[in-house]
Amino acid sequence: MAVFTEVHFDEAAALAARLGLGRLLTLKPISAGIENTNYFASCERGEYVLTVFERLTAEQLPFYLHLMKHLAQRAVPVPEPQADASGEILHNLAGKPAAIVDRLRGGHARAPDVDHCEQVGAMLARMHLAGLDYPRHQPNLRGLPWWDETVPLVHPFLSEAERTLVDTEQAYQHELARGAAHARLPRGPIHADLFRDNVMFETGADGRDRLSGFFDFYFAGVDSFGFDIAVCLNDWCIDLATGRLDEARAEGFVAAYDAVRPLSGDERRLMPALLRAAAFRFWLSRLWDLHLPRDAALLTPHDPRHFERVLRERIARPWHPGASLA
Ligand SMILES: Nc1ncnc2c1ncn2[C@@H]1O[C@H](COP(=O)(O)OP(=O)(O)OP(=O)(O)O)[C@@H](O)[C@H]1O
Ligand SMILES: N[C@@H](CCO)C(=O)O
Repeated sequence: MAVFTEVHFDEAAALAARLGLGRLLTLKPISAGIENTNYFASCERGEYVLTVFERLTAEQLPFYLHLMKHLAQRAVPVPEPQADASGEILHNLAGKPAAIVDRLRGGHARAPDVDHCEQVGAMLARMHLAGLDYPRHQPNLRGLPWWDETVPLVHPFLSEAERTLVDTEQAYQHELARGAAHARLPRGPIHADLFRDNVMFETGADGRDRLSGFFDFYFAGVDSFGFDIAVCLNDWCIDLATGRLDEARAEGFVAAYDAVRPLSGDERRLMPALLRAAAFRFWLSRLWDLHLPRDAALLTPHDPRHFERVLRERIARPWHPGASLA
């Protein structure tokens, strides 16, 4: 269970009251997630999620919280941060930064089909467009400079084959980042971690799942939209056992995205390299979490070998959107 910081009921109740959410009825730790401490907070006025931020600082957090507010105000379904009487949305609990946001309804699509992928693709494009006039700036903090810092930290724990792959991919990604096509990629605020467990779907009376929201924006940053698409393709549109892209889901995702925000030629051409970048990013962070863990009451790190497999797959079988339809 990822509770790094124990929050006392009375402390949470005082915050809920200050935010005008009424009496706190129940406070339940959330076991999923590996980044922050999360609780479901049931209040007289509704259902919320209380997050205590473990790594992000009070300087970094306004970017994420105001981005969520910005998107919510533009009808992108994301949890809206709750403000106190002075309009402040960043709070303090147990000496750490904290926020209370709306709880989204629904559950995760653990085995997504083409329809789920199309809905996520279309909403991702809407989110990218809605973020274009977001005035705050923060880079993707898990981008190339972070990869460069992290590679030497995980190196001692790697086998020779893993080390070779890490080094080759790091060099390849540097070369990519130096290119003119990469510099031309459309950019803006991206989610950067929009996995299956960061999207909610509600099942309607007709049995169809409808997207009810994106959440967990705490890796968001300004980066290329193509990278965000690649992160999604690598999670939503793959066979989890082998890491292989499922072309029907991947094509459905990209076509639905493209219908809302048409992809540029560079985005299409660079997609194989962006898919590699997205696989590399999560392989590295999982290696880092596994070998250099923080204290937690109980924490199950994600398996890094999954993204090593995904990366090897993307290198062996480059995929361009539209190629399988031609
Ligand atoms: N706003 C929300 N509405 C509904 N459920 C939420 C919300 N925020 C978090 N949850 C639930 O809590 C779980 C853990 O949250 P989250 O994924 O944000 O964890 P984390 O540790 O902050 O991040 P990560 O996924 O990066 O490890 C989610 O899988 C989801 O079930
Ligand atoms: N989505 C990440 C978890 C941290 O955001 C992963 O699966 O490695």
